[in-house]
Amino acid sequence: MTDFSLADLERIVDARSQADPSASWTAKLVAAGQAKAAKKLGEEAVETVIAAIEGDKAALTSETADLLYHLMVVLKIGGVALQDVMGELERRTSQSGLVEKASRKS
Ligand SMILES: N=c1c2ncn([C@@H]3O[C@H](COP(=O)(O)OP(=O)(O)OP(=O)(O)O)[C@@H](O)[C@H]3O)c2ncn1[C@@H]1O[C@H](COP(=O)(O)O)[C@@H](O)[C@H]1O
Repeated sequence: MTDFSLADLERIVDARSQADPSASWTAKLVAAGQAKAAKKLGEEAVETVIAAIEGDKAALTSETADLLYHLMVVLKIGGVALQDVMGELERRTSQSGLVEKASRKS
């Protein structure tokens, strides 16, 4: 078990985004801009999908960590706070995903 949370990772990404890009992957990505960061996010998503399909639990764990880290960087560059994403997820708990999906069609 670990107490480490996405909120902790968000704070690290926020702090490291100010670092020297030669000493920080986070700062390097932020300096490169959203297009580059989002492309890395997409690559990590594909690698996660491959690990899931192959049923490789170790790879799925590792690729999901890469994916979540790069998602936090994209949120940082996009100016979206994790708190807002959690608020949206909490709002959705009031109904089932199937009910919400059906409401989109009308
Ligand atoms: N969780 C992560 C994390 N996960 C993955 N990565 C990096 O993400 C990069 C992506 O891996 P790739 O193999 O796709 O990279 P690459 O092939 O070199 O990429 P290209 O240059 O080819 O595009 C690697 O450099 C990984 O080290 C991370 N880098 C940082 N963090 C967290 O951010 C903190 C601060 O890191 P720095 O910003 O580097 O100080 C770290 O202590 C961690 O807590």
